[in-house]
Amino acid sequence: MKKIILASQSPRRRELMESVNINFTIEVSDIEEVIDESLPVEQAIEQLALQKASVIAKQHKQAVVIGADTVVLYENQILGKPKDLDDAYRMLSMLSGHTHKVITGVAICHEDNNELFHEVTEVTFYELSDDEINRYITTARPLDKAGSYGIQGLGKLFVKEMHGDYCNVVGLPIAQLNQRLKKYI
Ligand SMILES: Cc1cn([C@H]2C[C@H](O)[C@@H](COP(=O)(O)OP(=O)(O)OP(=O)(O)O)O2)c(=O)[nH]c1=O
Repeated sequence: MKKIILASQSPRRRELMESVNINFTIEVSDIEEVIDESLPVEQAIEQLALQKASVIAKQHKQAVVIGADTVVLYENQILGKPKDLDDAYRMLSMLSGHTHKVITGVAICHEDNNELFHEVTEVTFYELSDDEINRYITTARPLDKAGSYGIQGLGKLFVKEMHGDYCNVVGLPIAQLNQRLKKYI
């Protein structure tokens, strides 16, 4: 059985992996997350996931290393984590009453092979009032989340409809990842 390393500081990714009984350890790679805007968005996100995983993979040659990156895509605008609460307000106002995509790119690095993939989930928000948005950004924790909301917390109240994998919105498409991990174990 190969050693699996999750190259992530995200508590959500850790919880998702633990919840399906994958045995793994965590090593955080502190890369600067810069999206390559010359690439199609799915590919750019996969590349970020690869950067996160490959730093750790170089230090652990035998291990299977997983990196991931999640963004929200709304009308060709890529929304990562907000800079501050004003930015969070701006993002949530933009998403209010509309449908956006949540894309998670994942990289699996093993020996000299890199497997890259992504998953897309479509989320439609109810119309949100200014009050609702303000209450959310002051009581929930929007700053460490792509698009400024967490579907696993109070952000679930915004969701009118969702198509696709819920876990992907939380930060890791765990079912697809599990399928792909089978060949390494
Ligand atoms: C949309 C959405 C995102 N998120 C989170 C998942 C990710 O942790 C975060 C997006 O930031 P990422 O840059 O993908 O990940 P991270 O910085 O938290 O962790 P690392 O780079 O070390 O792996 O947003 C939620 O928790 N719930 C949601 O509903």
